[in-house]
Amino acid sequence: MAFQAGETTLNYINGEWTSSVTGEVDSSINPSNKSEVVGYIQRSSRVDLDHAAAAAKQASTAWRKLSGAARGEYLYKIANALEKRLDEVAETMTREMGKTFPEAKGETARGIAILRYYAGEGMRKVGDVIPSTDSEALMFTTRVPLGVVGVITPWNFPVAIPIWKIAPALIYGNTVILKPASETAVTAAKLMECFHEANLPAGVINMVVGSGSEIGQGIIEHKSINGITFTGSNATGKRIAMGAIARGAKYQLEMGGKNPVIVAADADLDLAVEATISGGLRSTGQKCTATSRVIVQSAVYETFKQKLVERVKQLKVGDGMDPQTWLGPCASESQQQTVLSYVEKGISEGATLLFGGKVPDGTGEGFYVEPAVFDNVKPDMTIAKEEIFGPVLALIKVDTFEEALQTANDSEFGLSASIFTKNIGNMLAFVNDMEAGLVRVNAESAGVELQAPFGGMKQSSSHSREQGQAAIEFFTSIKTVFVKQ
Ligand SMILES: NC(=O)C1=CN([C@@H]2O[C@H](COP(=O)(O)OP(=O)(O)OC[C@H]3O[C@@H](n4cnc5c(N)ncnc54)[C@H](OP(=O)(O)O)[C@@H]3O)[C@@H](O)[C@H]2O)C=CC1
Ligand SMILES: O=C(O)CCC(=O)C(=O)O
Repeated sequence: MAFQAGETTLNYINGEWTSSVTGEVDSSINPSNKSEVVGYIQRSSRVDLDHAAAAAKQASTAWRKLSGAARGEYLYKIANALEKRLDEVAETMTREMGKTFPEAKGETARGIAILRYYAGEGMRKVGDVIPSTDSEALMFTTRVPLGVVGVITPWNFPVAIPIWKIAPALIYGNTVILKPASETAVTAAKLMECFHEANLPAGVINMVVGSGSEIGQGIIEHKSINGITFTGSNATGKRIAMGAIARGAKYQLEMGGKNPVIVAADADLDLAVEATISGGLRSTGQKCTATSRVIVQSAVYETFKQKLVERVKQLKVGDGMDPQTWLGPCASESQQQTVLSYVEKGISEGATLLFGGKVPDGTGEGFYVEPAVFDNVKPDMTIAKEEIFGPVLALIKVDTFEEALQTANDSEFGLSASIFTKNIGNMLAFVNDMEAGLVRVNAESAGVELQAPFGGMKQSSSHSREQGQAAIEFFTSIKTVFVKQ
């Protein structure tokens, strides 16, 4: 089926496509061309959420009693359904949030791989036998699902992030209510169609579309929802943590980053330039793992800077569906305005704008910003401290490797970090001392592998990890069993 502009998408509750009880819809627009309505989305209320929560709770008993292998079979079916619709889902994503079509296809393929990975997880061990001090007893651990899990997701990875939360939630026996970002709710509906095609038992997966303050907040407060997993801003993450603690629900948060790349004096500069561009500017810088602080040793600073700016000047900004485009628009007008205001702030605090940072000429209908490179950035400037979530690179000059590492760690965030060096001592010091959940040597800061744990230190996460086998820690509770005849 091809992408169709302007269709109305519905909630998915108890195995059925359902209009909100409010009877109201919002439009979701194309950030490359704001006059194109990608689709109409439900403006749901707490009553819709109550229906979804009741369905998820009702479905939970039978779902948890299925074998892991049987639950895995459903995940394989969802993966196959998504594979059949890969182009349609990816095109919807590009039109709805702006990332280029090849990136959207890559993300959708990643979603399929995640589903298949977790399908296999249904056959793997969930516990350990632990020797009891009583020689006649058997003591072991097993794991039980949380029950109903609320999944609150952002717009920057509208397929991969919902899947990397929903797939482990389901395989470990939970039922799910997804509240997707409003910005990308049409793409989420396309994803839900694949779940529907896989014929999951009614109520196992539900989607309620609506605002963060109504449906998101409703999930935080809902007594039937036992766990909440979230990716998004720090402000919303903290609100979720406080709400969940208040009613004893389990929560998991993946939030912002201010990710550094260190370019050491002995780095392969061409490699470092390409990785800085890819890590910092792909998806228009809208990744929590995006490179935003570029910390360069003075010995190679001028050469690196020149090479970087030359390459950034070549990047073509445009509609993500145009094969010539390297960099799509910001996902929304408010993201575009945020990026422009950070550029202004950088200039007013004394950094030098070497290139970009403006709305390109002739792009009035889209939320475009030229990729920006700042020189003379000091670590205490706002553009070196706050997450911008846009195509802005801040160059910071340091003399020594030790100063580079200290500067890299001078952040309230600690999600990902990368280094370019050939010196094994520098590599090991970086691996040991860098305060980040993901450290990458001679590779860009973005690019998470689905089979490995992912999460941040400091204010970047709730100190938990998602993806890979680490996901079991959030989506289950350990039960210690002692058996004696
Ligand atoms: N770590 C990451 O990957 C991401 C980080 N961000 C950061 O956050 C900034 C702002 O982006 P924004 O989209 O506003 O991020 P939000 O944190 O507001 O949105 C993320 C999700 O939370 C929902 N939400 C919003 N308010 C509440 C609430 N009160 N209770 C529960 N859920 C809520 C949103 O719903 P709705 O869409 O309906 O508002 C969305 O589904 C970005 O500029 C970026 O810095 C943003 C996205 C991803
Ligand atoms: O770098 C990646 O692949 C993942 C990024 C991510 O998790 C995010 O932006 O939310």
